[in-house]
Amino acid sequence: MITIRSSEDLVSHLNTIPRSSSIGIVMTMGALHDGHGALIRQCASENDVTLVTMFVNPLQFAPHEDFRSYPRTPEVDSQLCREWGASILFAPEAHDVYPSSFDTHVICGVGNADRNEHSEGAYRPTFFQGVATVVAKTLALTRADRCYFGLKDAQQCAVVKRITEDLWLRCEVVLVDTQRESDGLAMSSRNTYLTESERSEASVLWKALCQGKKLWNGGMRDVGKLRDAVKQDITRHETLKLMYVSVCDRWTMQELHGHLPHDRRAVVLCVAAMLGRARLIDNIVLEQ
Ligand SMILES: Nc1ncnc2c1ncn2[C@@H]1O[C@H](COP(=O)(O)OP(=O)(O)OP(=O)(O)O)[C@@H](O)[C@H]1O
Ligand SMILES: CC(C)(CO)[C@@H](O)C(=O)[O-]
Ligand code: BAL
Repeated sequence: MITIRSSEDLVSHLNTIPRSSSIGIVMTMGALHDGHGALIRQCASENDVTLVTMFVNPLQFAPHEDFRSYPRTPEVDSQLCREWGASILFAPEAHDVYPSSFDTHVICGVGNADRNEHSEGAYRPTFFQGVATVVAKTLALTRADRCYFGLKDAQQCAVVKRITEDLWLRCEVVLVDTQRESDGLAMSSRNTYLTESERSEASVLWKALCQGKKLWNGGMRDVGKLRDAVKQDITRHETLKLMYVSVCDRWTMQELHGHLPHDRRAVVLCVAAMLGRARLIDNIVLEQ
């Protein structure tokens, strides 16, 4: 595995790779865990070259968020990337990604808070714009054939799929199942913020989502009732501060209302809550 720290060096290196080789990319913010491992391993098994990026993207953090304290473990990450089969680790500096002349932002309607008040966009005002911008410019630079994203960030997946199509980025988006701890908690770099007692409560979100799916499978199509049932399961636990429960279209992120027809497809149930210092998100697909 080669580690590259500048966009210029990355382009020079990519130019040495034969055109017939397929390039897969996994974008991360570092502090790697087995969730990232699943993406990198799958990428390595499906492509000739596996490029992992590691960059805590300032553009997607609002001023009140945890950009400064976000966990950074570069040495361990580098070792893990090697073990999981990465060929290139690209860890650029912020001034390379966003030089002082930088003046272009990608705004995707899917992530628009007006479309869904129960979404990441509504709670994290700069999040989707920051993600869309860094993903678009990274795909433009690397010209990867496939990019791998985790379904834990379901709304991010919807935005990435939309921008790759709309901007003709010519990259296949591969979505990978959420990797979980044994009690169901979705793996996340921010789980390291949890204290021991918070950690023992953290699987409540996944349990509430499973309960929601059970109701859906049992025929419940009244979205208001479904949302309320999931809300109740979470708010019974006082340590969890619920931010939203959303039942929305998987790909447009439009919030759904009323009574859904039984043949309604592409429905996802998403939740977000604070637990101590950690902002946890999770989701379950109700209908593919
Ligand atoms: N548990 C998981 N299972 C599968 N993919 C995951 C998981 N956690 C993160 N990913 C994916 O890894 C990629 C990089 O995510 P990122 O570096 O933000 O990690 P993270 O654990 O989601 O961090 P955090 O949630 O604390 O921001 C994204 O595509 C994300 O969806
Ligand atoms: C896709 C991403 C690497 C963009 O900064 C980030 O949002 C993440 O880690 O999911
Ligand atoms: N996992 C998505 C990146 C973020 O929370 O900023």
